[in-house]
Amino acid sequence: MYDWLNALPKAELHLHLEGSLEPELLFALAERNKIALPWNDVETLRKAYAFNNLQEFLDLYYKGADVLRTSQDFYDLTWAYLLRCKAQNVIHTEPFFDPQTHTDRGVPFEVVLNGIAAALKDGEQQLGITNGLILSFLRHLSEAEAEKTLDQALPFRDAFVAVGLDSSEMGHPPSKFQRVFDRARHEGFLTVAHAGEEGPPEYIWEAIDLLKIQRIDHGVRAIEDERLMQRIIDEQIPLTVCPLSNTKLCVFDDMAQHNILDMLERGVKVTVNSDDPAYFGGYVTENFHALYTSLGMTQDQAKRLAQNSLDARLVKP
Ligand SMILES: Nc1ncnc2[nH]cnc12
Ligand SMILES: [Zn+2]
Repeated sequence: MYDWLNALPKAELHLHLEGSLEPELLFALAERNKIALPWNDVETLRKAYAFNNLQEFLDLYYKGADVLRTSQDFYDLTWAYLLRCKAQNVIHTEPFFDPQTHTDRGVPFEVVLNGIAAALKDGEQQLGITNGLILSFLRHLSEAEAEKTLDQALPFRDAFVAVGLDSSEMGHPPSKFQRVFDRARHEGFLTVAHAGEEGPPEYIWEAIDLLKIQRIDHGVRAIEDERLMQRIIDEQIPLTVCPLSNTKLCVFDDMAQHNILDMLERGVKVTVNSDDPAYFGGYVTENFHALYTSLGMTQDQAKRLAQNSLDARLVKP
């Protein structure tokens, strides 16, 4: 089944480039940039990848991102991810990057963007993988800081298709970012937002009604609110679900409890994605495969999930 799932043509719509930083590359970049790491070796670092919640993961994720300093580093990170896409027949990807994770430690916006954009262009030309880059605001920071990030992005507007919202969800509702999302839309960007990963269904309502999103990232807690379920089914609002992430971050205790196939059968436009594959134990195919081994996903269901990912692209072919 693994090989069959791997061969299925699919799109990845929820992937943080910083979360695709494998420990081996992290150590190589630390050496290249002469950065001392708090872990002795790759194995020790990998052992630290045990999380009780989103915040514990984010604390390590931001630490890991500190080895990314030059455009070449961002190129290498993005290229390594695109090679994984090629190996798993991901024919289109819409990755996130978090500019504030880098600008706040002194790496200029254009250094980050130039490396990522160059790799995405090579990925399209050399690997045939199409893409749409999403600039994500960190929601634990202020809206004023997100406004500043949007200002930095405007001179490079052609490099992005959308803005997004990620990082610590609880206590940072979408409504906190209504004005900056309004401005981003007026500037011609589409919008997406993480909502209902750890946060309540109310945050999903806000993402839809206030941020006017095209897709919900995660959204698994929608199932707690029947009226919300009807809305996302009626309007076919896609959810970019990340099964391995959800179990690693204890959103579900066990993959056998995951609700993605229940949502699929109720008519929700759910898709399968890897979120932060270097930290959560696998790329897209591993996520599909986990649904097969733990939930008994059929080939027909896998085909519908893959088709949903192609249908839910922001960048149409
Ligand atoms: N799963 C996730 N949720 C929120 N912010 C993130 N940043 C990287 N991965 C994330
Ligand atoms: Zn995410």
